Amino acid sequence: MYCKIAIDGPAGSGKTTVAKELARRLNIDYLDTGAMYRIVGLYLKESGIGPDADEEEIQKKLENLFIEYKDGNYLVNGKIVGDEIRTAEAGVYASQYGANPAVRNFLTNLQKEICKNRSIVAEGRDIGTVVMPDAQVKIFLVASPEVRAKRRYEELKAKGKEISFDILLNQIIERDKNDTSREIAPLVKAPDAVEIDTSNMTIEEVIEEILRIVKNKCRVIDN
Ligand SMILES: Nc1ncnc2c1ncn2[C@@H]1O[C@H](COP(=O)(O)OP(=O)(O)OP(=O)(O)O)[C@@H](O)[C@H]1O
Ligand SMILES: Nc1ccn([C@@H]2O[C@H](COP(=O)(O)O)[C@@H](O)[C@H]2O)c(=O)n1
Repeated sequence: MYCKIAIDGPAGSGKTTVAKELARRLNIDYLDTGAMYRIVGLYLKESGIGPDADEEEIQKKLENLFIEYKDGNYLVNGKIVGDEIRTAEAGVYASQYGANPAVRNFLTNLQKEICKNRSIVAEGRDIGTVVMPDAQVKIFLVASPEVRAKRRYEELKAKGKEISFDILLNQIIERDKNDTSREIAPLVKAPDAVEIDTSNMTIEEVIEEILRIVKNKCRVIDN
């Protein structure tokens, strides 16, 4: 019996940090679907195709895009991608192109394929609702926009990327609006998801809380 864990939530709520550590402790696979939307957003932007382009045009362009996940790295057409997908701009492109049905169709099919027949922690915006609706554990992480912007600010600063807090806050609010208001696969808490407000919780407290839920729902060993 596989253990499928879906972690959804807005930008900066802690999904990637928590999901990676959970996968490590439970010794199961991990999937960062945001990275895939960032890859596609950058790829289409650099191809000169806009987020509102015809689905057929986008579909045709995506036929030449091969995304793999190997040993903790994403490869695009055989080449490892690095921090270029982690910029604030890449997050904005991901959100803009992520509203296009052709992009969602392409990535959802790929994500469903990856999540099939294995225990996995997958994180994103629509894991519990679309990608893994049968997940035994569904977590919806939230935090105030200010807290999430502050976290992103500290994260980028630690990487030597100075960007104003106000710009980050506006980008987060814009992305939240985009992600929650789009017609296809919006960011929304699945009815059977557990909501955790991480605003005043440490990373360890969030992980412990989720592990308690996982142990109730899945037969897993916590390393
Ligand atoms: N509970 C927490 N307390 C303090 N800092 C946190 C907490 N959770 C995450 N962080 C920090 O906030 C930053 C963003 O976290 P993370 O990338 O996991 O968020 P996310 O939800 O995956 O964001 P995105 O959807 O944009 O990828 C990271 O630097 C992380 O270390
Ligand atoms: N399942 C998903 C995951 C992500 N997105 C879009 O990508 C943007 C970037 O995601 P991060 O987790 O890396 O911040 C995000 O804002 C979404 O617009 C998505 O639509 N579905």
